[in-house]
Amino acid sequence: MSLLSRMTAPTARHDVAQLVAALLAEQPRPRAVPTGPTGLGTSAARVTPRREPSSDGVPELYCPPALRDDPALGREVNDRLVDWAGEVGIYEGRLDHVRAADFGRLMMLAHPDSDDPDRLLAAGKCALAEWATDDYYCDDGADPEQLGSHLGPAYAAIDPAHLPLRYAAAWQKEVREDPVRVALRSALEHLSRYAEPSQLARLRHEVAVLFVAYGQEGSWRSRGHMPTVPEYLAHRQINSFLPCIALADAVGGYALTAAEYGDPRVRRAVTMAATAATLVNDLYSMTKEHGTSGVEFNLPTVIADRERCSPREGIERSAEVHDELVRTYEVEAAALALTGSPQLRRFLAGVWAWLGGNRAWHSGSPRYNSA
Ligand SMILES: CC(C)=CCC/C(C)=C(\C)COP(=O)(O)OP(=O)(O)O
Repeated sequence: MSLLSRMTAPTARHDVAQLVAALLAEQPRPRAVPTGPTGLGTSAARVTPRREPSSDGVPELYCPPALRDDPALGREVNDRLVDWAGEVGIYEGRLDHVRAADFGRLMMLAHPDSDDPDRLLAAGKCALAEWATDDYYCDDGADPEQLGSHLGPAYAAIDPAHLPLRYAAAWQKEVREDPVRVALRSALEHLSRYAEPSQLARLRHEVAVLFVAYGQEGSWRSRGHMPTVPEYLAHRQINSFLPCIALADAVGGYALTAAEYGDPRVRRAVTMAATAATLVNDLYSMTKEHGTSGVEFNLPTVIADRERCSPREGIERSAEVHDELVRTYEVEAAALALTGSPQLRRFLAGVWAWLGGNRAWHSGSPRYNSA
């Protein structure tokens, strides 16, 4: 059986990933990740074996580096993003923290195949609005009892509720009364300048899933429930950066078809990458979450609790989980790139680039590194 016919096999699993790895080792090896037409290469994507933890206590992770660093572009996106946050009213009184967190830099690092500040800004608005949903409705201090009541209207802000005429104006007024809803709606409006309807539908789907996960976390929080490790990992796939990663093509100025995005093999690879990116958040945000009241949800804490190990061991095991996900993505994305469209190749490269930019941002952002 040829390599190509094996590549069209049904949904990949771990054993298939191993088979692909073995096959690729025998073949002239394709690039570790597919290269986009803008020259995103893998030469910069060298990964290094695990080393001693850095000063922030996060172990060396198997992850590409950021594929570009353009501080001026990041600053421009960040300045415009903070202005927008002020306009829509999110993080009132806390905009200095938002500026310092530097989400504009995250967009610049994570989307190296676009140097258009307005496209990066559109993606940044979506990310910040999704973050605000979490910060306002879910995180420390929020009332879990109100979570569902908040998330329904928040979703309706991005997938408009079409009410009978006599109620429509009143509903619009209600949407405008909550800054998170205003932010979500405004962000989607901006993105629609660049995204095709299918890409917007994709984003709405990913955000709906994210909100389901917010509800799940709220349920854990209100019951004081510590999830099992698999339960937590399945949760982190849906409470993840996938809504951000899903914009790789819209930001890059091309469109992956719904059929390829929805291909179970693509879905598997991309969701594993999204989980890995979010575990990076877990590792870097532990310190920030440590001061919060109630149950802490991050993989090291869950592992330490459920597997009865030390906090340091929880961190090490989390890093291993992260690395396995990234390695699996790397192998499966390389295989998928052999048979997919040029858009899929570029998208998979974009996801890889997102991983590198995400890690670089987390390691430097004051959101996770303040004294
Ligand atoms: C930008 C985006 C899609 C965010 C949604 C999910 C989310 C808030 C994270 C993946 C970050 O997780 P966490 O709740 O731990 O966030 P912080 O550590 O508070 O930044």
